[in-house]
Amino acid sequence: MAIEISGLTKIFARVNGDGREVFRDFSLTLGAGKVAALLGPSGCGKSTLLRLIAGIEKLSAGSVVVPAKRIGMAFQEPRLLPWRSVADNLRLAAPGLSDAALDASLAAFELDGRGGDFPGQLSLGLARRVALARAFAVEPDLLLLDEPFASLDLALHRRLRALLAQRIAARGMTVLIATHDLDDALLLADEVIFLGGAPAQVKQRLELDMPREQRDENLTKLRTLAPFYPSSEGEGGGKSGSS
Ligand SMILES: Nc1ncnc2c1ncn2[C@@H]1O[C@H](COP(=O)(O)OP(=O)(O)OP(=O)(O)O)[C@@H](O)[C@H]1O
Repeated sequence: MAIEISGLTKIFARVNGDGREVFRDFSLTLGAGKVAALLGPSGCGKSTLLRLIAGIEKLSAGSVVVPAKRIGMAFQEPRLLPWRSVADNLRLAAPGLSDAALDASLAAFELDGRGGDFPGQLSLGLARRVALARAFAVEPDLLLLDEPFASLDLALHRRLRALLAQRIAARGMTVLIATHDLDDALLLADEVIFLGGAPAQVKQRLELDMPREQRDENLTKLRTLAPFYPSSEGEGGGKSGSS
């Protein structure tokens, strides 16, 4: 198993003394080498779950077992160090990176020639690509992506999603992507995990066995597998739920 969560409880303390219980006795396992998408309404706990798996958020109770030696993570905001160049942002995450590997990491996300730029000089789309290149540069066994395409225009969203699909296919690793976007999940994942409720629970797990390269042309059909979850590009569009 790449991720084994059992009996997880997570409570955020509030100033007025009571707590926000995001997870209660929550369990989930994910097999090694799988690409899973975590889908659910805003505020249901997707980012919190990724942070708990990455070990940057403390559990209130239960256990999260992650055998991965190297974890790559891209946050909702690109979170680059503003006073470091693009190349140095990658080198800080992956200190052993050779110049050739650095160039290849940048090229994989169409960032050729951008190594000397500083984050302040980048558009959001470029900054997201750098954050993704950085997450891949560590050669992770486990890649955690939190809304990797949030706030991008549709054309860029699609291009970046296609780039990500290529990179995932090129490297065998376990990937967990948190998203609100059904199409991202249907195009990228081997399995879609629908979360909902408060505290959050797994509402449904949907296995996708269609080869990834055939999914674009079959997207309308794939959307029918999750009729209860509106697609952002299909009819009924937009995010579901609220926080
Ligand atoms: N550091 C924190 N302190 C207090 N409450 C928090 C903290 N982080 C998250 N929460 C709360 O936990 C709940 C889950 O938040 P989380 O960001 O995990 O949801 P999400 O599903 O990722 O939402 P979105 O899709 O909007 O990013 C929300 O009610 C949020 O307000």
